[in-house]
Amino acid sequence: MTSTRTTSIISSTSTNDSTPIRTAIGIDLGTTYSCAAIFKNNKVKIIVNDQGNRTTPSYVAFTDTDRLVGDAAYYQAQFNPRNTIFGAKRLIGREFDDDIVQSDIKHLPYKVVDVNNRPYIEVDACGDMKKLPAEEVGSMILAKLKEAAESALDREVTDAVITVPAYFNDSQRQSTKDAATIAGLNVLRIINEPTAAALAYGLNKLDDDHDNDFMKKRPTATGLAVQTDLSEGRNILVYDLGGGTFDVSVLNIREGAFRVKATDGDTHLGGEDFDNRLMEYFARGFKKITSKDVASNETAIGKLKKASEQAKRVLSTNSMVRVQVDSLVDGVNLDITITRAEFEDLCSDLFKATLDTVKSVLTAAGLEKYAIDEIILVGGSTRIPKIQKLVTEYFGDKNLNKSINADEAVAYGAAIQASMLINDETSTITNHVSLQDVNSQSLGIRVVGGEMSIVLPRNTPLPASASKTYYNSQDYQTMRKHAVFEGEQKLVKDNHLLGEFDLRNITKAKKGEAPVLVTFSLDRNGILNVSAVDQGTGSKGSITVKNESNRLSQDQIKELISNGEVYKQNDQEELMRVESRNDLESYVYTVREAFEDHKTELSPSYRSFVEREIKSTREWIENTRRGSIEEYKYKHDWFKQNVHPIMFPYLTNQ
Ligand SMILES: Nc1ncnc2c1ncn2[C@@H]1O[C@H](COP(=O)(O)OP(=O)(O)OP(=O)(O)O)[C@@H](O)[C@H]1O
Repeated sequence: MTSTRTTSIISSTSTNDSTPIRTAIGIDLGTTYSCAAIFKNNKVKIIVNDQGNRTTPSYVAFTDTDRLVGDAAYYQAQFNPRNTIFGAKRLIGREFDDDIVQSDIKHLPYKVVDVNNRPYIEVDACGDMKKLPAEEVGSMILAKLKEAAESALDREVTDAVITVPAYFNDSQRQSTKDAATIAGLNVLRIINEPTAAALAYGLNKLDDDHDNDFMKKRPTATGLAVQTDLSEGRNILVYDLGGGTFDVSVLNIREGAFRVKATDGDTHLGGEDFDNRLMEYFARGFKKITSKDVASNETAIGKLKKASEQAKRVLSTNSMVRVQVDSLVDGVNLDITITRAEFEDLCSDLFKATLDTVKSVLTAAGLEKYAIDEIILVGGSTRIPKIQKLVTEYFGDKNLNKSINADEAVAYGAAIQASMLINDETSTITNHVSLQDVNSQSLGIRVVGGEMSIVLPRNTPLPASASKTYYNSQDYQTMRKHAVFEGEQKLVKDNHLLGEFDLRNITKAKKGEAPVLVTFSLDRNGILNVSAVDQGTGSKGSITVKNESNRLSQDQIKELISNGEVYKQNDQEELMRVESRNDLESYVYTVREAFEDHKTELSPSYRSFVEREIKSTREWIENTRRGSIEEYKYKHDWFKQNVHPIMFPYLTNQ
């Protein structure tokens, strides 16, 4: 234990730790939707998934036979609520007994269980009961985006920049990194979502100021001239309200240098909370009218969740919405109307809470609200008119910048950062851009009385290092424990423990007379090194904080990587199985078409043979729900050998 008498030195240094690598993508791993992008030739390309969509639902589902990821999982969610996982980002890096996890569990149609005080999701995976950590679910979504990028770019993609909410703590960041490792991705850097959005905004701004369509506005080399217009620097506030998290950052952009001044947020506030409020409202209304309870009925919760999200979206453009759900409970339908004003009333405390964060981030940045030149809205939930109104009014009717596509800006910025880190020669524009972020949570050690002594305050520019001198708290003690925490609370018990180490062989002296210099160094990736040196004996101790306690072990990660390989192989087999079924089906269909057109030209025996074979094969396809690749191939070959020779003259291109 150390005493609180301290002196402090804080310094920030710049490093260039990037390694040249060729292709790297940016990924916004969202609570509800995820998005991937690449920046090449000074242009951003949003990766379109296999369904042709630019964002992918962060959903994973297990059916009797398959594992589904993304759109396929999302579309079947309401019929398979127990085995459809969404919002895993809300669980990642948290402990099971975390209040937030406990309160979320009440709304989730799937089961979350306690495994060594970590929340695992229990699903029936194709007949096999499995417990999945949130990292594994995240890895499945990341692997899906990786695959989409590989098919769009026609090459293997392993390097990525992944974004996290600015207010994510160390354990949530490390767990996100683990999810990427399991997905076979090498994380070049974890960056904060609002910082990524600001990068996108800044480079977007470089192009034609008159063109307001974000996707049409590509940063160009010529656009750099406009950057010099910002030579006095502009203060930008990014208000990022997504599906599950809320972040606010204030940045200064000056001559291509992006400097984050302060950041704050809530890792548990977003669109899903508004959905939950609506769900509760509908459930109450339904119970009042029908006396039927939705609470313990997972299918009903699943249906209500989907209806609530849709209703919320409609209320962003309409003043009223009628919500109808067929057969919600015991065959009884839900039919309720809600107005925009009622919705706003249901969520007003949550909406207003976001302004408190805006105020505190401005204070931390040392800026008056009038000093903000531009307010950028990011995240799907900023489409809610009331949110826009509150923010506009707070800033004295200032216009909000909505030129950045709310759902894609974060991935866009991550792709720019990825391009910067690999020194991509095709993207000259990024050579003129630099980025300096801050640590979002204070870092310190436990001192006498269980108090937190902050060594690196939040919002310190990264990379950074800071030292403080502490003194022995007992007479003649020979060993001192150093417990490292992050968080803003006065007592360490309310903060988050990152790690501990002992310093032995310290100067034997009376209480308060043996100084020890404790140094915290934080790199751009948020990796923290803490060292302590006894000023008398020179004895040293140090740790690199990896926060192992809340993370998966290396063995668990290895096991999940090989599970991922198995899933990938199964997915490929499933694809081949579906393709072989489709091949057979379309072949039989083609033969049938030709047969219908030419059957009168066939001899009676050939006619009845071909007719019988077409009929029986079609029946077999229909009745065989899941034939094997071999079975489909066998049928195909058999048909080809026996029916094809008869039909050959009437088939074209076969
Ligand atoms: N028109 C709309 N009106 C209201 N809410 C909307 C609208 N469009 C999208 N949303 C909400 O935006 C959220 C998704 O936004 P986004 O994709 O930015 O977040 P995310 O990346 O999934 O989450 P996070 O950044 O919090 O991890 C969802 O809750 C969705 O319901």
